[in-house]
Amino acid sequence: MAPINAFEVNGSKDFSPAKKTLPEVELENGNGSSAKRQKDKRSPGIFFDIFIDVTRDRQSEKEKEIEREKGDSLRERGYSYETLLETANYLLSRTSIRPQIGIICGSGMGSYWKEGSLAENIEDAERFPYEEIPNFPVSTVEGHHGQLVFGKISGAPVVAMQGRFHYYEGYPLWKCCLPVRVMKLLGVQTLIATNAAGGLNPEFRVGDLMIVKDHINMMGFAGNNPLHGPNDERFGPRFPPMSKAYDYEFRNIAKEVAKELKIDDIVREGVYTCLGGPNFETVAELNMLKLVGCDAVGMSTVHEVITARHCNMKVFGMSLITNECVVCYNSDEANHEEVLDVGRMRQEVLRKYLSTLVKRFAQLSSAEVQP
Ligand SMILES: O=P(O)(O)O[C@H]1O[C@H](CO)[C@@H](O)[C@H]1O
Ligand SMILES: Nc1nc2[nH]cnc2c(=O)[nH]1
Repeated sequence: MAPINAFEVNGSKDFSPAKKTLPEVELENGNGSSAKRQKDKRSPGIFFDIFIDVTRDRQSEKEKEIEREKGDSLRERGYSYETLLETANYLLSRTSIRPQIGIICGSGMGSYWKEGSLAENIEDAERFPYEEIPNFPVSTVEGHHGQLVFGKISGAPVVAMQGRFHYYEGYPLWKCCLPVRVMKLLGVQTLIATNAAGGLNPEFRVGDLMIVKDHINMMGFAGNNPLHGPNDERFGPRFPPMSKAYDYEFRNIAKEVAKELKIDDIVREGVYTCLGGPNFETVAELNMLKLVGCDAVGMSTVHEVITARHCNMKVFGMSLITNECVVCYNSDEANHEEVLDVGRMRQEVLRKYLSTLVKRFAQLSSAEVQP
């Protein structure tokens, strides 16, 4: 019996492997159109063609992947300088105010309560709801107004955020801080970031005001940082220092003004920390925060301050202690209503205090630019 040749098919010898009839297959070509090919064509280049088609398929998959990654990176890493410039120019073309100081109104400091709050007492106010501002996120926390207010406080041109963005709302940190970069592009040199916070320091009482001396970036320990991702030098350096985050001179002025207004018995100074929220802390967590040196805990501010310092803004931070973080299991639980109530009760004091601070900070800045 003759030896069977490796290429013998159906009894006939043929050294062309293309002899065997294969079922029709449909291939996507590089442009996405469909091309039917018969595999029994005797073209010696058929495998090469298939190879080219498969390579093209892979290339187009790769291109799609690159496009997808570009989209993801925009979502994850933030808007470009040019995009935020567009937002700033939109606002500048609709208001004649050129703000020098930016204010973020924390819970109970203009975010929730209409009459009497700082943001509701801005002179010559021009209001821009977040929904109308290009590229701006929208406030989702119940009670937040969600608008930018341009105007004057004690004669100084300001822009105030009446409602901020929190990580627990589902926004990445860079998006929570997007308004800070927009403020910078509007010409703002000083940021006043206020918040409602739970008091960890046993000497603090509900209703006290805490000048923020420093912060502990708890979320940053896990790598979550508003500056994560590619760095645009037009905003600031890749590795910004944070050891002088809260301006020393501003803090001293705040202590002086507290004395002048005779509220120094309720004005404290301390270290703030931000957790992701939205739940309030467990007793064990609060004990740990106390142990590492935190005086007050909230769910905001830290990432805003990091963003502001990155683009060389001077920062003043203020916490309203809205609840006592009692570190035992049989005490009352923290709740948002209590936070709002204390904000409402303190709004008059806050308005007076912050208005005076705006005036003094603005005077200091003008003195600094004098030759
Ligand atoms: O930090 P602000 O926005 O002032 O508010 C604080 O109070 C709310 C909880 O009651 C949280 O949003 C927390 O961050
Ligand atoms: N995380 C946190 N945020 C707050 N905001 C107001 N009070 C508190 C608090 O006790 N904990």
